[in-house]
Amino acid sequence: MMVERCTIIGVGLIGGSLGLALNERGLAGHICGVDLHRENLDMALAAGAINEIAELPEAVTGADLVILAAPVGATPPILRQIKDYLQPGAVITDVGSTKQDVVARAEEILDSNCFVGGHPMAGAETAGFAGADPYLFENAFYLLTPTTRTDPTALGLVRGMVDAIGGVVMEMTPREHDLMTAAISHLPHFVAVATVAAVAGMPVGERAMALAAGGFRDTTRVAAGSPRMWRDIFLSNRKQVLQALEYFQNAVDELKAAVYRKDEEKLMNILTGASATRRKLPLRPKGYLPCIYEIVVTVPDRPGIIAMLAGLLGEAGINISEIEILRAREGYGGTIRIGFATVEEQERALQVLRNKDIKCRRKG
Ligand SMILES: NC(=O)C1=CN([C@@H]2O[C@H](COP(=O)(O)OP(=O)(O)OC[C@H]3O[C@@H](n4cnc5c(N)ncnc54)[C@H](O)[C@@H]3O)[C@@H](O)[C@H]2O)C=CC1
Ligand SMILES: O=C(O)C(=O)Cc1ccc(O)cc1
Repeated sequence: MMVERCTIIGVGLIGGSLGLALNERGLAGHICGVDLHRENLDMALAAGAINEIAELPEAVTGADLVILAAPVGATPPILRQIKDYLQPGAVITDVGSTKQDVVARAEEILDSNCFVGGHPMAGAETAGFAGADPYLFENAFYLLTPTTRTDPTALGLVRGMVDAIGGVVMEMTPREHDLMTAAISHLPHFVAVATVAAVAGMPVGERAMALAAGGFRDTTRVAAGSPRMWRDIFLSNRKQVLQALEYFQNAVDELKAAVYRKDEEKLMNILTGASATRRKLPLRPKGYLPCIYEIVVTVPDRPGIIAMLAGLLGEAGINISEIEILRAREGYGGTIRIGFATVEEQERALQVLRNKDIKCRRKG
């Protein structure tokens, strides 16, 4: 057991998943859950993510570990509420998507070195406990943002927790964190929301969206996320988001000018550059897997093809880490990407499939 008593404040998607992950592995003796929504608490208790429903501030009394998993804007008021009820030595961590503002406010409010900023790079656009998953953090990066003030013992406890639930710890400063997440998470969310709003505002918007299959769906998936959570993220990381938008604006202007001027060469340059960069992204379905070795398999469109592939690899003792169907159109066959944890498995998979005359190649 890692801690005797743990309190999770906000048992939605992330808090609920952490509760499940900790309890399933017997890492906490007792988990208290706090939330504003009774429904989330009832579900979390029934699913075993928490052992008791409690209220602030008493819920943190006697806790060795307190996990803040409410939207980032709620974190400072919660910290003020619990501050005087924490036992000496208690470690406080959060899962918020922004870090500079959160960590600075936490250190100031708690006036101690027991706060460890955290951010699991895994999640979904489904809010609430209903989408909670004990395996959400497995193989996903889990960013920790200690400062010069952070107590090494507190950091060690949180690192241990991440490790135990299958996450991959990466440490960085709160500033680095916010610059990077502004680029790869907050800007894409902003663009997804703006794209949906723009299309919805077009005269043909509603009818066109009814047809949306590939592009619109892929580029706007995250826009379905929790409005409250994203409002808080944009405001908390406002400076970095605005800075990322400057870069975006420049990219839009350049692309727009090339279209306007019918500049074929410029268009090809921009599109080729983006295509190459995008194709270099490894397959990362739920979180951000640190390393994966992929192959791409082209198969005819027939029932049972995936079962057949899985069967061949399974019989050869090769473990599939990830699988993604890239294209599957009726009658045209499809392309499937399969990810493995090691180069050896990748190589053996290619051999096994080629022996059966299945078209496949190494990716990357
Ligand atoms: N959704 C995602 O994919 C990810 C979210 N995060 C961060 O994790 C945190 C939680 O997000 P989710 O679990 O996705 O949201 P969620 O909406 O599923 O859960 C948040 C929970 O906090 C509760 N809550 C709100 N204010 C509260 C308060 N004052 N006291 C107690 N409970 C309160 C809500 O009722 C809700 O159940 C956010 O800070 C978000 O930025 C981090 C990584 C991924
Ligand atoms: O839905 C997805 O693909 C996500 O990327 C979810 C997500 C949302 C917020 C975060 O801070 C981290 C991950």
